[in-house]
Amino acid sequence: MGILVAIEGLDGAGKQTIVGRIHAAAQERGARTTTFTFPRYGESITADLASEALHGEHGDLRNSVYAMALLFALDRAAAGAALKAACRDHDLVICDRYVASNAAYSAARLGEPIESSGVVDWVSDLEFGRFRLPVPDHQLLLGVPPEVAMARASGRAASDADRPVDHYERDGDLQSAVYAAYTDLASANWMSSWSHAADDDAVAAVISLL
Ligand SMILES: Nc1ncnc2c1ncn2[C@@H]1O[C@H](COP(=O)(O)OP(=O)(O)OP(=O)(O)O)[C@@H](O)[C@H]1O
Ligand SMILES: Cc1cn([C@H]2C[C@H](O)[C@@H](COP(=O)(O)O)O2)c(=O)[nH]c1=O
Repeated sequence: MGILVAIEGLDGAGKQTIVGRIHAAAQERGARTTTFTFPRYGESITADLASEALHGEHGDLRNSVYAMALLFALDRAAAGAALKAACRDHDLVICDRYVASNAAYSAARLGEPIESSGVVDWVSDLEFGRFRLPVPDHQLLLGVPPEVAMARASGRAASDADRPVDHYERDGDLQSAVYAAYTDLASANWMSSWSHAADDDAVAAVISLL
């Protein structure tokens, strides 16, 4: 059974970039490695609905923290069998966002402290309990603060017309609250062990698990 690692962090932090580097470094060491990216845009109707809501469609859907979290959770639930099969067939499975994204963004949106958050418990009961998604062996918080991540997201939007900033990405207060929520999840080693690192240290932290 391979190791399941979730890479977490803010919008624009560089998760996709670091996942690519970890994937390449693991393959270089001969590890059978694969990646999943959540939300699964273009593959999952619930993921697409969530994205459309974050870009202004579907009325007041995005105002509901629980409705948005449910869409993201249903997307992951539909990928559960593939995820479990990937863990059986590989040494390392890397997820670009996973269940902790739902915990961090939902708690931040509701202003709930992580240690007493009802929505964080609801997310873990729903996704790990009811949907039986595998608990990651390790979770990495990409240590890129809100002002840097927001600048990267804006830069990407300026150069890529297909990636305009969404409702969450343009909200600086939300990004700060999400980063604080992630930091608390990592400090508490929520659901499994966490590391909090950036750049080469983030790559090394995951590769050291092999
Ligand atoms: N270490 C870095 N230094 C500077 N720019 C970076 C770095 N890593 C990524 N970027 C740039 O920042 C932007 C966002 O990176 P990336 O798409 O990897 O982030 P992400 O966390 O996956 O974003 P999202 O969650 O919004 O999909 C891209 O334009 C990317 O080229
Ligand atoms: C998977 C997932 C995502 N979110 C949030 C995080 C982002 O702001 C948006 C879209 O994700 P992307 O990586 O920028 O494409 O949705 C969330 O709240 N819960 C989740 O499970």
